[in-house]
Amino acid sequence: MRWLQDPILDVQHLTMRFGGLVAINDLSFQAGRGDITALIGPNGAGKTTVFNCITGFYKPTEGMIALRKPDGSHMLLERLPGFSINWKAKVARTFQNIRLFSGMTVLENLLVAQHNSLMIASGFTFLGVLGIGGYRKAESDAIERAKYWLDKIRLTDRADDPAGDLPYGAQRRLEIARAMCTDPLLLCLDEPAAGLNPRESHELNALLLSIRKDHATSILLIEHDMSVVMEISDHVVVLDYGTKISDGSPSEIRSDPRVIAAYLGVADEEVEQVASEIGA
Ligand SMILES: Nc1ncnc2c1ncn2[C@@H]1O[C@H](COP(=O)(O)OP(=O)(O)OP(=O)(O)O)[C@@H](O)[C@H]1O
Repeated sequence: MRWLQDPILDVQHLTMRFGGLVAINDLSFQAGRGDITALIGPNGAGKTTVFNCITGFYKPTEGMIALRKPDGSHMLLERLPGFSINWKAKVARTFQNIRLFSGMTVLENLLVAQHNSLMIASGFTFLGVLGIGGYRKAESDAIERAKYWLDKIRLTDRADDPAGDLPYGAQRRLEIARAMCTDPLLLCLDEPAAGLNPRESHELNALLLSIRKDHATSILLIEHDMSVVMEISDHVVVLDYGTKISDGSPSEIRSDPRVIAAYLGVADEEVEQVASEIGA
């Protein structure tokens, strides 16, 4: 249970209210370093709101979100300005609806993601951009990184095509590659398998498993496709009406009567009956 022994993300007592609506209610969970952690739950359970709090789009009403770095230090994400969560805390995300720069080429999408590191290398000066200091080196590193990811998502032959011309599944992979070009410690993926056919979904699983194997990036994933969740996750956290109802390995989650009841829309008092019917 890496999520308890070495959490990269530690969410404590997170609450998010919108007026009278409690979208997340006193939620605590951990995501393990090096793990693929899935956040699941019925529609409206609060999953995207959790992502929006982690990535700085919303300031939580209450609670703490700690990102633990490999050196043991931590950053409290709820205290960071949203724009610096990506480059200071090294948290990257994708969205439910694809948000590529569709008029830019595939390669440009991967290079533009590295703009921050290039500007830091330039010292934010014109002379820096002209090539004095580390900018040239940073620029060639950025191109190498883009080439690596193009190869990894098998889009090298489409590098000069507008991203908007790619098939849907390839756009999804490009979005993940673009996020990976920022070299994140934590990659948050909002429904990456939505709209994919079975072959594309299989390719996505392979990409995520290879990120886990080859990179120091932990993955937090919102996903409705249970075949993806059960096949690649190390740990699953289940939300219902903004509250955590279960937390464990995929096999523990699969047989938890509260999870089954939430998905089937069963009332609390009928949970035991459902559990006995399915033999959980
Ligand atoms: N900006 C907002 N203002 C008001 N209510 C919001 C806002 N964002 C989310 N909500 C509400 O918070 C609740 C949780 O929504 P959220 O989008 O986080 O759920 P979800 O689990 O991601 O759902 P889905 O699986 O359908 O994407 C919903 O009732 C939603 O209407």
